[in-house]
Amino acid sequence: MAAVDDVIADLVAEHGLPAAARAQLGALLAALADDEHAPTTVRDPRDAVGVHLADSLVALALSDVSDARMIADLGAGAGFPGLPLAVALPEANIALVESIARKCGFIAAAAASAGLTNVDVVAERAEAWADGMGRIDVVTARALAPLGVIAEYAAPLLREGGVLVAWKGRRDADEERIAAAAANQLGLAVEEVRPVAPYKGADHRHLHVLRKIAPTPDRFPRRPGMARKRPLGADAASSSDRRQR
Ligand SMILES: C[S@@+](CC[C@H](N)C(=O)[O-])C[C@H]1O[C@@H](n2cnc3c(N)ncnc32)[C@H](O)[C@@H]1O
Repeated sequence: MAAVDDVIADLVAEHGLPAAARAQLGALLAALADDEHAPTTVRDPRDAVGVHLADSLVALALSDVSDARMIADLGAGAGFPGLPLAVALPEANIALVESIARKCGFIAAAAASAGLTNVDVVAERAEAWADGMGRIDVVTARALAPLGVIAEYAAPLLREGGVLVAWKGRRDADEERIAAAAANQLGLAVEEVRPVAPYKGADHRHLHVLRKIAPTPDRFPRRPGMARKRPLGADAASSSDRRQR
């Protein structure tokens, strides 16, 4: 598939990836295309090269990501953005944390087919992953949850100074207000919202970067499920709404 190979070659050049990356990224696309039960609706390589590979690699423009040694990709699904980042950063260790065991099976098989040896597949909920607590340089998350909920998952896992990078679409003032209030309770601060254009047709994409600037209080992580059930910051946001009315 010449066109797809050309896009992969362009990604390798654009991001200055290691020599092995071209074949490894191709192997990730093949893993998706060859498994009709792959846990994603985007399996055709002509689409997946943008939606999964280019979109994952766009975060390499952040020096926190390109310099990271320990990355945790929460809610990894079929392995994105974690697997392409593992290809790009062979010196880093990438934990892909995914609560559904069947999806973990796919991730492990895809990683093996690409010859990746710097990947750990963690079949747990992010809130329950005790081994990761306080150890992670960069937490990544795409299409996982509202930003405030992702912040709550990420904060206890990050070392101080580490960053959460969350892939999001069009900006949403309510979501961002709730996330900022949640961040405040978690020892995180919103650092940057970076517009990105990883592939043709990827409109309104943004990377949200939140840095851990203080210890996360001991009451986190809350019990699995609580972050979604009783989101932090929702009260603060609604009382600020009331004040503005
Ligand atoms: C919509 S998928 C996104 C997958 C992938 N990140 C992507 O962008 O292609 C969200 C994934 O997060 C997983 N998930 C949801 N809550 C989770 C949690 N608390 N801990 C770990 N995984 C979770 C789900 O099982 C699902 O596979």
